[in-house]
Amino acid sequence: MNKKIAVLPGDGIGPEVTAVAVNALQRVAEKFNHTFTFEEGLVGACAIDATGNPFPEETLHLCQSADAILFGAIGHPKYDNDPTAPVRPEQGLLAMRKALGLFANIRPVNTFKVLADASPLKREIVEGVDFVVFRELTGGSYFGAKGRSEDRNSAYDTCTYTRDEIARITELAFTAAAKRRKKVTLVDKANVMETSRLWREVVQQYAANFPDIELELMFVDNAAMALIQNPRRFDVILTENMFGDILTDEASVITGSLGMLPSASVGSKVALYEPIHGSYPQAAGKNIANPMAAVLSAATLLETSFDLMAEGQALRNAVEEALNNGFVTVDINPTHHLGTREVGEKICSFV
Ligand SMILES: NC(=O)c1ccc[n+]([C@@H]2O[C@H](COP(=O)([O-])OP(=O)(O)OC[C@H]3O[C@@H](n4cnc5c(N)ncnc54)[C@H](O)[C@@H]3O)[C@@H](O)[C@H]2O)c1
Ligand SMILES: CC(C)[C@H](C(=O)O)[C@@H](O)C(=O)O
Ligand SMILES: [Mg+2]
Repeated sequence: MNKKIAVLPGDGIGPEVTAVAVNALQRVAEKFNHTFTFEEGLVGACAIDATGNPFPEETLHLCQSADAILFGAIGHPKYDNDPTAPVRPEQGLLAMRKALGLFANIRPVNTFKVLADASPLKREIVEGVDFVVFRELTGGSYFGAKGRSEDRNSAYDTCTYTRDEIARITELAFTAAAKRRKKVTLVDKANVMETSRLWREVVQQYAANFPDIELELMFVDNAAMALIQNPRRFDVILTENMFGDILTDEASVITGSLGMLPSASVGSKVALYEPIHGSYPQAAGKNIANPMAAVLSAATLLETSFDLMAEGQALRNAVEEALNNGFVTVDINPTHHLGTREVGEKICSFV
């Protein structure tokens, strides 16, 4: 198989973890006789430095011409610490998601057996956790009207959703649930927010056509607690943009590290694969970041965009073998650990 993969390393640890994922994909290509061509593009703070634009036109064209996109992370403290900066790296990520129509961010949360003690939660709580979050990615308060009053003393971020925006991700979530344990939990704040009440209306209507799938309705504050108290109760979580963002960082604690959680951002055209973590600037250039979320995102790319199931599984098995042998970064094992590159080499050797 011949495929072109757009690689957008971004900022901070993005280039380090993405390099590991690219090496792993190259190793898979060698082993299974495929040709993957990698072409790099700029997004985030590095794109602002080079062009003034966090998501340059050239990067958009690269993404549109690719068969799949592998993304690292964006963000830099010089913007995080300056709320008045007129252009921000995160605008690049949001513009990219919007321009590519990536309306669903799929974030699986599974525990690896050997990592049960890496979580601060008790082993009996985290063992066997297996759920997936369908996070809406191009709507809500991220994209609604925002701004300041003329005197700049008040600010607003408007949360808007349309029926269509809710319906298309609902369909994906129910399709996934049908192949899993047949349960969808809609997480919202319908006791307060009108947008959440629209979500309930649309999702309940949709669910009526699928009587074999259980629909559970849960307020987000309760869900934040339930995720930690009894995460095994969840199968598919369906939720809006910001709730999904927050709940999945929380969920990463179940798996042992934020550096373990991959994701797929999908729409109707080319899909993008990204770890859920950020640019972790404190670790940039130190060869300490966990590359596994990036590698697992690459495995998802193989399976989802190229339908290469055996190849994806080979990569997943390689990650598991590295974990089982204790070849992990410091976030997983503070006493016995390897660097980002070294963990990457071990993973490649197990493919
Ligand atoms: N998708 C993205 O590109 C994305 C996602 C989240 C945050 N950000 C940006 O990243 C910057 C830093 O944000 P933050 O510190 O809140 O979030 P972060 O995800 O970068 O880091 C939070 C913490 O998670 C841990 N962590 C994250 N990735 C890890 C990895 N690969 N290996 C080991 N540990 C890891 C570290 O303890 C770190 O302090 C900000 O500019 C933010 O806007 C970008
Ligand atoms: C950096 C930020 C805009 C982004 C988000 O909130 O979507 C990040 O937290 C993520 O989870 O990908
Ligand atoms: Mg996030």
